[in-house]
Amino acid sequence: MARIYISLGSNINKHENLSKGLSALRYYFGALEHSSVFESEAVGFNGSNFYNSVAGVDTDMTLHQVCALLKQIERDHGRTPADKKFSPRTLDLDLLFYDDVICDTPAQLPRDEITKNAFVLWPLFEIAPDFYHPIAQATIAELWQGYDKSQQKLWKVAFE
Ligand SMILES: Nc1ncnc2c1ncn2[C@@H]1O[C@H](COP(=O)(O)OP(=O)(O)OP(=O)(O)O)[C@@H](O)[C@H]1O
Ligand SMILES: Nc1nc2c(c(=O)[nH]1)N=C(CO)CN2
Repeated sequence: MARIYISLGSNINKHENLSKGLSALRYYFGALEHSSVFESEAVGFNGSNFYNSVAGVDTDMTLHQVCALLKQIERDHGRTPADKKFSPRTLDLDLLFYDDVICDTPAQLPRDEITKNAFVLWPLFEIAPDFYHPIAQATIAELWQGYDKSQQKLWKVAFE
């Protein structure tokens, strides 16, 4: 059994797509924990605001299976391989951690966005404050405490 954390993001029909993304994760992985939903401005490009959340679950799937499944769910929700990195997106699912695995393929783990983006770190902190980041060698609570919160503005939204 591996503990995994997945970040969800959407800035096209963001309420509907984030909700459908959480439902799809529940369908494939079973009951999961998830953070509040946060809204923030698009980081890195000019575009509509995003909704972001982080989900955590225990799974028997291998790392390859999880990566393939996340891509399939993205495709099921209108993502196309041609979407550029900094562009609007219906649903983005990124694996943040697969236990304490450190690797570059099939996914970069732990994902480096964890320590860079408040829209990942704050929701992760909500559900996994004691999870240990094997590269930063600190817990998520320690990373969030040390994060410069003036960098990005985000706020919780009423959801469900
Ligand atoms: N931790 C990860 N989670 C998901 N995909 C990853 C990860 N690490 C590498 N990838 C790979 O990188 C490819 C590009 O993904 P990446 O997530 O960097 O770009 P993107 O989906 O366009 O933008 P975003 O940064 O919003 O996810 C993915 O298709 C996947 O194969
Ligand atoms: N606020 C916010 N900005 C972004 C996001 C995101 O999920 N939230 N994802 C991006 C592409 O990975 C680029 N910019």
